[in-house]
Amino acid sequence: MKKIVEVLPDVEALIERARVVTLEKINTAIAERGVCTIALSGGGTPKPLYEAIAQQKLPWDKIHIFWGDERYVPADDPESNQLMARTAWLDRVDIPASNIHPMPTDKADPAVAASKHERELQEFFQVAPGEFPLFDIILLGIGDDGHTASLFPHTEALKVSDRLVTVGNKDGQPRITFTYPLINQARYVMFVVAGASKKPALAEIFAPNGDASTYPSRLIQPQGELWWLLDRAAGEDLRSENLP
Ligand SMILES: O=C1O[C@H](COP(=O)(O)O)[C@@H](O)[C@H](O)[C@H]1O
Repeated sequence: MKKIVEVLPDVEALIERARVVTLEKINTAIAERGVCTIALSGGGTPKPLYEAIAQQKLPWDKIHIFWGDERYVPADDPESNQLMARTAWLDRVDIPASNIHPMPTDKADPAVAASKHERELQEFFQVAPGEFPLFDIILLGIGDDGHTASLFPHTEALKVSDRLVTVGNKDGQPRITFTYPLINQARYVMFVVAGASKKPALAEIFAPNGDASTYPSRLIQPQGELWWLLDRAAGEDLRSENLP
């Protein structure tokens, strides 16, 4: 694994750097394999990144969009990660509808939805049950509690290593989430993190030794490149001994 950590002066610089790196990785994937598979994060931090990417001229028919996690709400709910990405990015560009692969949230049982999405991934990537596909890019954020995707501290989802997609648990509410082994197969994993509220969790995530059940972002150790892009408010304490 190659790990790159950059601390940018402010949120604007963070988003600009994330835009540049994401575009570079999209273009590399398309040049090398003719297609780019990218999984998006949710929450508030990536919204300006998605708005910036929507301004680019890209071969949209060669880009396939997935999500690394989803809140278990209807697709038009303000909490939906899909809705945020559609509003900020996907509804603004000429991407074929068949290139957008949201996580289903319409089943009575979230476990059924997770299995359905897993089958969609297996069919799309042409992998057999038990095999893990390689995403080109997986974008991630972290929560103040150290979670990433919907891998929350001390939840069952952290123990799932034989599935692609599982059910997460945020304070008793179900989520759908990529498992950590699926994320770790990716060619490029990029965390984009802003704000002083993330500082305590980052200190634990970057500590040489620590507990991944308490800080699940520690589980993310991809076979490809691991990027951490941080604004100064989040990353200022990581500038010295913690950086690679
Ligand atoms: O709930 C979630 O939170 C994290 C972090 O979100 P942020 O608003 O603090 O940036 C996000 O990465 C994840 O996809 C989302 O579902």
